[in-house]
Amino acid sequence: MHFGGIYEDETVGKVYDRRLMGRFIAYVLPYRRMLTTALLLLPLIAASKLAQPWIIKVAIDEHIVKGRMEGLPALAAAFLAIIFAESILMFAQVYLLQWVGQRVMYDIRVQLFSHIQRLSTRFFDQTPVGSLVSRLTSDIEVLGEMFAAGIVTVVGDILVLAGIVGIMLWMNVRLSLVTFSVLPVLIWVAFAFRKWMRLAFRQVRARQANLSAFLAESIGGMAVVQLFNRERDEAKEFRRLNASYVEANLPVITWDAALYAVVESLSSVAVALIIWYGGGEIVKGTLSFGSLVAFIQYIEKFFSPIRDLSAKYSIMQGAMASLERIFALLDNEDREPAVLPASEAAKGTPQACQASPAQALQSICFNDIWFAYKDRDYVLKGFSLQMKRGEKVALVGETGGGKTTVTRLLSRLYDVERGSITIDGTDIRELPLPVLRRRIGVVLQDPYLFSGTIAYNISLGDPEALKRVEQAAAVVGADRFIRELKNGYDEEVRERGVNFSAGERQLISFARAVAFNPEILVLDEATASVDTASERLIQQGLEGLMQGRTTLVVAHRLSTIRDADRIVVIHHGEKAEEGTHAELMAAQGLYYRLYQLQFKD
Ligand SMILES: Nc1ncnc2c1ncn2[C@@H]1O[C@H](COP(=O)(O)OP(=O)(O)OP(=O)(O)O)[C@@H](O)[C@H]1O
Repeated sequence: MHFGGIYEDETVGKVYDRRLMGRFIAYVLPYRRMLTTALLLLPLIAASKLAQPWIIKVAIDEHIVKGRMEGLPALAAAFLAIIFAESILMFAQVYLLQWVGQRVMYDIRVQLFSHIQRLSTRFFDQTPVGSLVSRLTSDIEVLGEMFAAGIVTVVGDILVLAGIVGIMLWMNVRLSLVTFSVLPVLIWVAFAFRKWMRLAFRQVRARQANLSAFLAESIGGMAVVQLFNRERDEAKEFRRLNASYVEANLPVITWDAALYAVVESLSSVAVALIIWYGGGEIVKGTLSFGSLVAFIQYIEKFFSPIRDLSAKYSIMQGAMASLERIFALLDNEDREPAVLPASEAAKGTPQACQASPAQALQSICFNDIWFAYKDRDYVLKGFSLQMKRGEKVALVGETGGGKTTVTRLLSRLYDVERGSITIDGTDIRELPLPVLRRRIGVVLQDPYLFSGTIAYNISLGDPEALKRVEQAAAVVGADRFIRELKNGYDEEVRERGVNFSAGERQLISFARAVAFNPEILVLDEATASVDTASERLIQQGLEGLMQGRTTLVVAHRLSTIRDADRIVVIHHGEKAEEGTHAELMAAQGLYYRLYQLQFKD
C-alpha cells in the first residue's frame, strides 16, 4: 500500500472574524458602486415580498367576502405587477452580487499567483504543490460561494423576518404568539442539525482529500503500477478509499434530509396552529378570513430564510477558514533573496580571490562558502573556487557530495550562509536577480518542458530568444531531429515533454540555454544514461552549448570531464582535489579512484 492516508484537515473556523473580514472588504471596495446598488435593492425586494399576502388579505376581506367585485381586477393586476417587479429585482441583485464576487475572486487569484511567483526555492521545498493549487482554486471558490449563497443578502432576510413579525403582531397579537411558539424548536433544530452536519462534513472533506491524493499518485505513477502488475492491488486500495468516502457521506445525507423534513413539518405545524386557533378567532369575530389566509402565507415566507440561515452560517464558516489560509499565504514573507547594499554584502567575507585582484575582475569566485538546507546540517563547508572568464570547470564527486548545491548558489536559488560568491568582483547579492539570471544560463539535471510548441519551449515566449530559436537549435544539433518532425518547430510538446525521448528533451533544454545567450553557463548533467547514438548527439550538443562561455558543469560524462580545463573534486562539501585530468590521475587520489569506479568504460 503506497498510501499513508495523510490529509489536510479542514479547519472549522469562526463564523465571523473582524480582522479577516476587514482585510477582505479591501478587495470588495473597488466594486462598491455595484455592491451598494445590490444592497439598495434589498428593501425593495423585502417590501414586494411583504406586500403579496397583504394584497390577498385585502382582496378576500374587502371584496370576495363582501361580494364586491369592482376593484378586484385592479388588485389582481397589482399582485401580478409586484411579482413581476420582484423577479426583475431579484435577477438584478443576484447578477450584481455574482458579478462583484467574480471580480473579487479574479483579483485575489492574480495577487496570490504573483505572490507565489516571488517566493523562495526554500519555500517550495517545504510546501506541497497540491496545497498551493488548492489555495488558488478551491479556497477562492469558497469565497465566491459567499456571494452566490447570498451572504450579503442576510440583511435582506432579516428585513423580511422583522417585517413579517411586525405585520403579524399588528394584525393579531395572540394568534402571532401562538404561531411563534414553534420558533424556538425551529431555531434549535436548524442550528443543532447544522452542527452535526458540519462535523460529518469534515470527515467527507478529509476522505475526499485522501481519495484525490491516492488518485494523483496512482495515475502519476501508472507506468510503474502497470510494469509491476500492481493494478489489482491499486484497484483494491481504491475501492477501500472510495467506499470510505461514500460511507462518510451517508451521515451528511441523513442530516440534510432530516433537516428538510423537520423544517417542513414544523412549518405545517405552524399552519395547523393558525387554522386551529385562527379558526376559533374567526368564529368569535376577532379575526377576518383574509387575515387568516395572509397569516398562512406570511408564515410560509417566514420559514424559508430561517432554513437558509443555517446553511449560510456554514458557508460563512468555510469562507472564514479559506480567508485565513489565503491571507496566511499572502503574509508569507519567504521571498526570493533581496539585493543587498554593497557594504553589507562584503561584510566579513574572506576574499579568497583577492590574492590576484586583477583576475578577480574577470572571473567567478566562490569565497569560503558555507551552506545548509536545514539548520546546521552543512552541505558545503568552506568551499572555495576561482574560475577565469571562458574557463570550463567540471565538478565531480560522489553522489550527494554537494555539486548541484554549488550551482544553485551561483544562480541564487539559495543564498550562501557564510562567505560570498563574486562575479567579476561584484558580490552576486548586490546584483538585482533579473540582472544576475540574465547573465547565467542554467541547464537542469531533469529538463522541464512545458506544454506548448518546441519553439515555445526553447524561447519560453521571450521575443528576443524567439528570434534565435532555429540558430540555437542548430548550435546544439537539435535541429536535425526537430526538422524530421511533422510540424517542425511547431510540433506540440505534451505535459512535461512525455512525447520526446530523454535525449531529445536534453537537446531542447540545451537549445533553450543557447537561445538566451548567457555569458556564464551552469550545467547539471543528467545522470540517466542514453543509448550510444543519443550520447554522441548530446556530446556534440554540449560542445556547441559550452562554446565561448564560462562554464561550471556538474559532470557525469567522461567526455565532458576530459574536455574541461579544470576538474574540481568535491568530497563531503569540501574541495578535495583540483587540477586537469592528467594531473589528478597522476596524483592517484580521490579522482583516480572515482575514475576507476564511475567513469572508466
Ligand atoms: N532541496 C533540498 N533540501 C534539503 N536537502 C537537500 C536539498 N537538495 C539537496 N539536499 C541535500 O544536500 C546534499 C547535497 O546535494 P546535491 O544535490 O548538491 O549533491 P550532488 O553532489 O549534486 O549529488 P548528485 O551527483 O547525486 O546529483 C544531499 O545530501 C542532499 O540530500
